[in-house]
Amino acid sequence: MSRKLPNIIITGTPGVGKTTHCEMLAERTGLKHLSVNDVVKERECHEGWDEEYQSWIVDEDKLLDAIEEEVKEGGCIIDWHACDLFPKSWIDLVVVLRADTETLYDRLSARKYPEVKLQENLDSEIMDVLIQEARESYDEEIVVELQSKDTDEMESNVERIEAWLKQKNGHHCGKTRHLVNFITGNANKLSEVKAILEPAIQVDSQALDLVEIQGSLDDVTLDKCRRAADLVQGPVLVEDTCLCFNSLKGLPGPYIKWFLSSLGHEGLNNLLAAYDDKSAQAVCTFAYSAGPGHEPILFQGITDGRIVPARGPGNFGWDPIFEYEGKTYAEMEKSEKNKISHRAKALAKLQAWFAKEMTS
Ligand SMILES: O=c1nc[nH]c2c1ncn2[C@H]1C[C@H](O)[C@@H](COP(=O)(O)OP(=O)(O)OP(=O)(O)O)O1
Ligand SMILES: [Mg+2]
Repeated sequence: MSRKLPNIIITGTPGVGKTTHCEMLAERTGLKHLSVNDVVKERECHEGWDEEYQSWIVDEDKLLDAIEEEVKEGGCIIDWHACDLFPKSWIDLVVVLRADTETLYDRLSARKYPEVKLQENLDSEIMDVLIQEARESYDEEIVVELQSKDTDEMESNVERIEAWLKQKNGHHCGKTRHLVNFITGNANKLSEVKAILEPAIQVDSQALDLVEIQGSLDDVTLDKCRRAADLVQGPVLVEDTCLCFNSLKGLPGPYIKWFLSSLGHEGLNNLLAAYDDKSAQAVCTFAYSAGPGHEPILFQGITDGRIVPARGPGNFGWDPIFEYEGKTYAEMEKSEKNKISHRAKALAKLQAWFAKEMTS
């Protein structure tokens, strides 16, 4: 491939925030924002105006001819609500933005979309049309799905795409981005790890139920990592999470999973009834091994908080009883938790280590 800079498609149902993302990204990276909407209008790549849909009927051949030269030079951020028309060889990363239907409804009605068009777009989002189109049209490892509900999420998405660009530029062409095989049986963990690492690091995953030994935090994780590497006969990433009550000298610690399933949120609170000090530490330890026989490397993150009676949605472990600066993890937006959590801090260390590995 002759282009020096990569090409990125930012796609998604109308209203998900493509243009805002593209503009922010273009401003920060110097890459060129290629709005297909504008190209279609200005270079007349259409077969006329559709009254019912209030939009141009795009002539795809004309469109591709119109942008071919620019895109082949590289460094384009293509902004369009379809992606399957662009040749695979042009594209290095496909970002599919997602938003929930309420958010989309609000944004599209503010744009005064005709009723048919509005409904069709909501349906398309619900049916995952664009993410499927992206996965069918490009190699799976270059397709990334990102949530785009509010400015915080947009901000963090742009940062993540920037991180991907940096590591892409940091080494010679052809070498792909890092890939980790995250071994976990916990879907919530996996979605947080993906949300924090992708697209700069691609996260694959296998669910293995690994026996966890008793011992110190580090020993549990090291042992889990060695056995996972032996089992899959390749590089692996594993993680173990502890919740340590300071009044109980660090217990339940690595045993939190069993304490939680036997005692529940209320029981965990009761354990601290005899103590004034309700403070606790959430500790996340990742271990990465390059394969069987390679000594694992540890990355640890700690967030200090307090154990409180449950508040907020209860879909992830002890999130409702762990309070940090006035809010429980469960009460926070995902993007908020992913900035300050024990897991985010551990992953920041892992990212720094991977980045150094890449350039050395
Ligand atoms: O951010 C978190 N917020 C709330 N709860 C959490 C969090 N992270 C882990 N947890 C829960 C899951 C499990 O009840 C225990 C850790 O046990 P832990 O062995 O690390 O997790 P797991 O067995 O579910 O998954 P894995 O297959 O990766 O070992 O704390
Ligand atoms: Mg486990």
